[in-house]
Amino acid sequence: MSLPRAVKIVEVGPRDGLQNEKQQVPAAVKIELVDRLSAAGFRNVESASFVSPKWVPQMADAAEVMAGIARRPGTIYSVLTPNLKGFEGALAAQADEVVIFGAASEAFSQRNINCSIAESVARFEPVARAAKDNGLRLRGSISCALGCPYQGDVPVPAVVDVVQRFAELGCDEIDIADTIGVGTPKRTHEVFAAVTKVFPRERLSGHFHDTYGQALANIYASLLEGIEIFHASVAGLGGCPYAKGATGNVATEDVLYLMNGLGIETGVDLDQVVDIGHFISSAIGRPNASRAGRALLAKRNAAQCSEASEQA
Ligand SMILES: CC(C)(COP(=O)([O-])OP(=O)([O-])OC[C@H]1O[C@@H](n2cnc3c(N)ncnc32)[C@H](O)[C@@H]1OP(=O)([O-])[O-])[C@@H](O)C(=O)NCCC(=O)NCCSC(=O)C[C@@](C)(O)CC(=O)[O-]
Repeated sequence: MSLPRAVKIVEVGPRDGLQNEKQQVPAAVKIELVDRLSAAGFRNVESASFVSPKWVPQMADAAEVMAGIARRPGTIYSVLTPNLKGFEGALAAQADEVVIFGAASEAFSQRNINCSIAESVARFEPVARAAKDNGLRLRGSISCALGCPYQGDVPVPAVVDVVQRFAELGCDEIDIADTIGVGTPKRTHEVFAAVTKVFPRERLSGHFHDTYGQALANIYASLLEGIEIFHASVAGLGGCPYAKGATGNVATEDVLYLMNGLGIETGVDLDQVVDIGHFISSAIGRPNASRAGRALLAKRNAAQCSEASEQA
């Protein structure tokens, strides 16, 4: 299959990237992050989670963040909603898209949302109905689609099964998530080859964490399967609270550099994203995990130094 002409990058840094930070990140920083990302051209920014603050304290200010952002027409602001209580919060906060999140692994489902896969689907049913009734987009995210921190291998049919259940709930988009970044291009190919038989490939996305350094290779393997939606986190922020040792999502800057090199349009300005990566890494006191981001910042600094020395 030939490579797509354009892809959609869903920026998940404000949610997936920050949810695991131990120190509370001020709502003002989260708001500035979301606004700078939408200004850089992202058409979809995953901005917050309406989950139990006992489970994920970092997302407790979801309503404040959603109330503070400057909405750009055409930008989809997504939030996570594990149940109807979360949905009500999302609706009040005027989210454009709600995300139900399950897993292809029973063990991870229990640790992450405290119920079995079957129970989670039953819990998502009223959320899905409410999303449709209120005209909101519905996305389904499937964790551990390429491997699980608790049970290890996750058979491909288990992923297909959850995709089918999410399709029946009416999901507009479904994310195939490599929560702990263990997947390789071979498994990525096997999973997408199977799930595209039961759900339209143009509505499937790849959500890759980069723990084992395979994320860009997995994105390339997904492109070859005709996948056109990818999730990424600016500066590679993140890690999963229920997957010890897992690193953040693939860095957005790295994905943009790859897409630019392949001549695939994203509609996003890489230079602006490099600045945003620097801003958020400095704001939370973490090293910038984007290799492209660090390289481009170093190149800029070197150019500024030589300009300054020429002027001196
Ligand atoms: C699903 C539950 C709520 C079940 O948690 P539970 O304890 O089984 O639920 P509960 O209904 O018994 O509620 C317990 C308490 O939470 C409250 N509560 C209940 N729901 C909400 C809500 N929506 N918003 C605010 N509060 C809520 C509820 O009111 C109650 O409060 P209390 O009476 O004790 O004071 C919990 O397990 C939870 O919130 N889990 C969230 C886990 C999470 O956010 N994980 C990270 C996101 S998933 C992810 O990162 C993976 C992804 C998407 O990126 C893809 C990938 O890479 O794999």
